[in-house]
Amino acid sequence: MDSSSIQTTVGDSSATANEEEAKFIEKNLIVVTKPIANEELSARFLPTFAYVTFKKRSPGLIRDLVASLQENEPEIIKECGEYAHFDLKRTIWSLELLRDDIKHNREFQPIRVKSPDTEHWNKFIASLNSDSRSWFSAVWLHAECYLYRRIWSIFQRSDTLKNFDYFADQKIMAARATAPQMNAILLSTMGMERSQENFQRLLKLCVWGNRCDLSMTKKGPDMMLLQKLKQYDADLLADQSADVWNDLIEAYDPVYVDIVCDNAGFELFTDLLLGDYLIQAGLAERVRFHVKAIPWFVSDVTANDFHWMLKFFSSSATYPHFKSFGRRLRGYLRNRSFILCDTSYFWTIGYDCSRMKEVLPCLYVYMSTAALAIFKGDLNYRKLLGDINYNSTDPFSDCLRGFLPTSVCALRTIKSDIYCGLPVCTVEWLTEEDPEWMITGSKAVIQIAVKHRLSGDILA
Ligand SMILES: O=P(O)(O)OC[C@@]1(O)O[C@H](CO)[C@@H](O)[C@@H]1O
Repeated sequence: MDSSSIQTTVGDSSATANEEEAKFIEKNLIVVTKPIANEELSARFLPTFAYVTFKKRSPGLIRDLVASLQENEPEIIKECGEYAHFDLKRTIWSLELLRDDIKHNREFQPIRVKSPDTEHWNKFIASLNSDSRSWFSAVWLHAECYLYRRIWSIFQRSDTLKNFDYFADQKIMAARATAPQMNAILLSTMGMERSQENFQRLLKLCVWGNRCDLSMTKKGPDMMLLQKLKQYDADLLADQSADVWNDLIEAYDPVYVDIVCDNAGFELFTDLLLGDYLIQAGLAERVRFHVKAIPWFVSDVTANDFHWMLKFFSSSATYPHFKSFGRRLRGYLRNRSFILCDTSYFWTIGYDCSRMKEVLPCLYVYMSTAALAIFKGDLNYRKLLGDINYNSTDPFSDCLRGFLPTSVCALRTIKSDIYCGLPVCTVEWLTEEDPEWMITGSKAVIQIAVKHRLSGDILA
């Protein structure tokens, strides 16, 4: 177990606010210590990012979402039709009710709006123990996934807004704002030859691309990111990029590489750049991208975001190399060197990856046809680890608890307080320097759990 004392004074410093929080802590059985080793993270533990998330961040996210709906009503009506004016009123009212549910730590309600995953979600909610089925008692991963699914179901209820991506504006603005950085990196990586060194450079570019996510750090990527990769190595707390290379070049043809995407914008650009390199360098015959079926954690990639990105490049009037890059990527989709996988509800449900075999065996089997599955970002890392508070030195492969459809690689900037596979005392030393280091994205890991080719895999 590693000590991190995330500041949890979430309200203002007034005496009343502190009194109210003290009453909330007592009423909701909030524990003033951290979870013990191998216990799941949850907002029931006061000194955790989970507690800050539901006490402050999630109510703030809903408040900001309501404000953006009110501000952008004219544009939304233009996009979704006149009647959206009425649907927006009810949507905003429902979002306020959701915000109130969180603030009062109410029990999770079944999803009532019919969608392809409604039944799976309600089965998931019903499977939770009654003492772990509210915002401040549930496993953090379960509660946070439920939050974004509840938001989506509120929009699903209205005819005019059910196809509206309420995070799209932020994702598009962020992508456009990082065009200069993307262009600089595209120019510096053109025509890179096949080599271990270049592969590792692109893997590191990909992991640092994860620093930009709109639910957390609003900052954009470093303009000189590629030139500074060597400097950034000091912030890589685990670097198994050489092991990833060695595993990939041992793979049998046809080599497929799966990328379980995280954020749109700059991070998706780095994923596409890695995919382009894998194809160009003959390291893979096919790169398959897994994206989200619904708007997720503000900046996660949906299929619409993926297609928007390719169009953003291929239709660029500002950056000539964007055009050729975008055209090449579109060519990959046409000749199936790139596959944009059918969206699976697994990536937007509360189950962690160790349950995939049982709840969605077809996805597990599909991923097992890849030589390597790369999981991008912090949320996917939490999904791999099941939000379990492992000892920071526990081996990454042990923490997957049997999830190994193929070799699994994690490219994660650290934005939450779980870790594994780190050198002894790393977390303690970093926490001594900065108690909040783990929620800044300033450190990262590249880790791999190798699936030995000849090992069989019994789904049962
Ligand atoms: O997956 P990403 O984009 O790297 O990060 C997702 C995230 O922003 O959301 C959660 C906090 O709300 C954390 O898992 C993490 O900080």
